Amino acid sequence: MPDVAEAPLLDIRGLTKNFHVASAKNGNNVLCALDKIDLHVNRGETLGLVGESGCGKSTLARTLLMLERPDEGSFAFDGIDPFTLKGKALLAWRRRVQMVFQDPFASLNSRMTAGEIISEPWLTHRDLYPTAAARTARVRELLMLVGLRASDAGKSPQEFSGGQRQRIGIARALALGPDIIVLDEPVSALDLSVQAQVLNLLNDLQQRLGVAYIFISHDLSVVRHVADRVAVMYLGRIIETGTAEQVFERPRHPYTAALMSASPRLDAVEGRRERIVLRGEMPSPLDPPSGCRFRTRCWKATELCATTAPLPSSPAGEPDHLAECHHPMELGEDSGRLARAS
Ligand SMILES: Nc1ncnc2c1ncn2[C@@H]1O[C@H](COP(=O)(O)OP(=O)(O)OP(=O)(O)O)[C@@H](O)[C@H]1O
Repeated sequence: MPDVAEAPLLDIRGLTKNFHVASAKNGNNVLCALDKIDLHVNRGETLGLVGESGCGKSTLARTLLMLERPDEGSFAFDGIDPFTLKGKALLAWRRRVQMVFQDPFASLNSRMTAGEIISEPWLTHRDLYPTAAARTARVRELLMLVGLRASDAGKSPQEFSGGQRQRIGIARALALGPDIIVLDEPVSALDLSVQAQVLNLLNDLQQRLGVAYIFISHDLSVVRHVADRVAVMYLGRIIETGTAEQVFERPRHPYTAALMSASPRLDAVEGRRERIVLRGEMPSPLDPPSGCRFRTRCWKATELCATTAPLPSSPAGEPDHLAECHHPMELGEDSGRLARAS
């Protein structure tokens, strides 16, 4: 387990990303995809990032990879804001953050061999493995590290199964020796049995290499299996964070409680959570509700929730278990005793 006393590897402060869109809602054409996000990732840990489609998970990932420029706020990686870097320092920084995409069929170039795919990042970072012999040797090592054969280097992606392709994607992400990998739904395109193998591989690589992961997934049972800490996102905001145990066992935000209750595999294990059915869809980020963003779907909402945005707060004894809610779930509070939201 990482030493939580040391400074975080990634420290996100007030990160905001707006998109200007053609279609206006209520006269507004500024879509706030990330709204003052505060979040951190420790060295060597897995942060699970969960939330409904459209809540801003991919925008956060893209911003961390510097594919989007934030409008406000910043993030520091080992104390350095990468947007202040230029030239060689920026190139060196780019090695440290890598990404694995959801679809191993679409994300690998079918005209390249596995070896070419894995070694492609070295075309930009030439100093890492300057000779052809060094590159060939490292490709073979990386293939074996992800559980493939060294001789697979000459094969094209079509010759591999989905799980094997995702292993190639992981090897490519490891090629530059990153400190953190953003995994965007890395197993959701795979069969269940293959999912388990890839998750075990990721876990094994983390133990061996000390790499941190941001693991984006809508599948809570998968997140529970892999995450040390969890961040729950709703309409551009992180509404709850804590250790996986805190967030899964003692969710404080009603939205988190609803998400957890809707996870059938968790219900099967625990056999007691009543499903909370949320009313309606997530509102448009072009026209977010006043006050608490979740209030239009929340069965606990009061007038206060409509007028005042809640600040993060934590329960006694759990200072790092933060939730933005005026009326957080109490310990032992059971959705069965609550007014149903549907
Ligand atoms: N380039 C863009 N231009 C305009 N709007 C965008 C752009 N990218 C994302 N959005 C909007 O920002 C919001 C957040 O999108 P994002 O893709 O980050 O969500 P997500 O949680 O990753 O969803 P999914 O799980 O479906 O990928 C959505 O309302 C989306 O329509």
